[in-house]
Amino acid sequence: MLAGVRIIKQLTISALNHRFGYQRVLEDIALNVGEGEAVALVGPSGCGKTTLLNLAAGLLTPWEGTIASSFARPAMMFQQPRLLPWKRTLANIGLGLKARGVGRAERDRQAAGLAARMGLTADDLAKFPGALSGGMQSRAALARAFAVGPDLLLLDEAFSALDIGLKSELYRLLAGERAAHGSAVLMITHDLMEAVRLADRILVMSGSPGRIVAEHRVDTPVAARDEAWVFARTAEFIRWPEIRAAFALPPLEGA
Ligand SMILES: Nc1ncnc2c1ncn2[C@@H]1O[C@H](COP(=O)(O)OP(=O)(O)OP(=O)(O)O)[C@@H](O)[C@H]1O
Repeated sequence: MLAGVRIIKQLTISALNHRFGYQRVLEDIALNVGEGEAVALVGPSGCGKTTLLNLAAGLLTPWEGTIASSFARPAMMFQQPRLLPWKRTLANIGLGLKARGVGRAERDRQAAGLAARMGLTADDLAKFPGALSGGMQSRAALARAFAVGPDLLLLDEAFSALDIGLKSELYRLLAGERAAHGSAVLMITHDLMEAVRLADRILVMSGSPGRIVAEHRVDTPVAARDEAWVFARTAEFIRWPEIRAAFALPPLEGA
């Protein structure tokens, strides 16, 4: 790199088409996620959200089109915590650090510090995942994702299965860690309210094949989005014709 020149990180997907066999799953997808930005992809079940996220993560190879990323430390979080059952919670949280060659003592120290911020006790860290509640497992999964100091976090319906109290707690933890690391987020969700709460930009997908049909920028800072604001904006959003069509909702009278 030239002295004084800083590369702006971004993920850019262009002219992307994807198929499974003869099934066209994604068509003409173009999207961009900039440094520190949170982008949500919302769309109905089966429209290709997970496929698109897996392509962005490099877990699948696109049939056509390009995916370019200059993010150096991506991390992914799924709907299921996916902790390794044979490793204690502390070791699970430190997995990404281990993969990056961080020694045992240092990764245990970092993992324990992060776990404490996530509300996990020393007792929890000594347990195998199977002995933790689902909520604790989700906290551990979030800690594992943040342990590597990700510059891009890919969230695959990461909060969908959680109760509203735990969701709101994890949203708070996510916001705190994002602020600390400046992490960008690409998240997929079918929960409009979650997208309105967390994202700077919301991309609406419709299915068969999956396409991006609308984009909505949310300018209010995340910290200023209280419950009333989120409810009101989601209610507004749900009146959009593109949203109604994507989720097969009947058109509004007079619209
Ligand atoms: N590995 C695969 N092989 C064949 N078809 C697949 C594969 N993965 C996904 N599909 C198909 O691709 C389409 C899109 O699936 P995908 O899981 O990406 O949608 P989604 O929007 O994430 O759905 P949901 O919200 O229900 O998780 C579906 O018709 C699905 O059956």
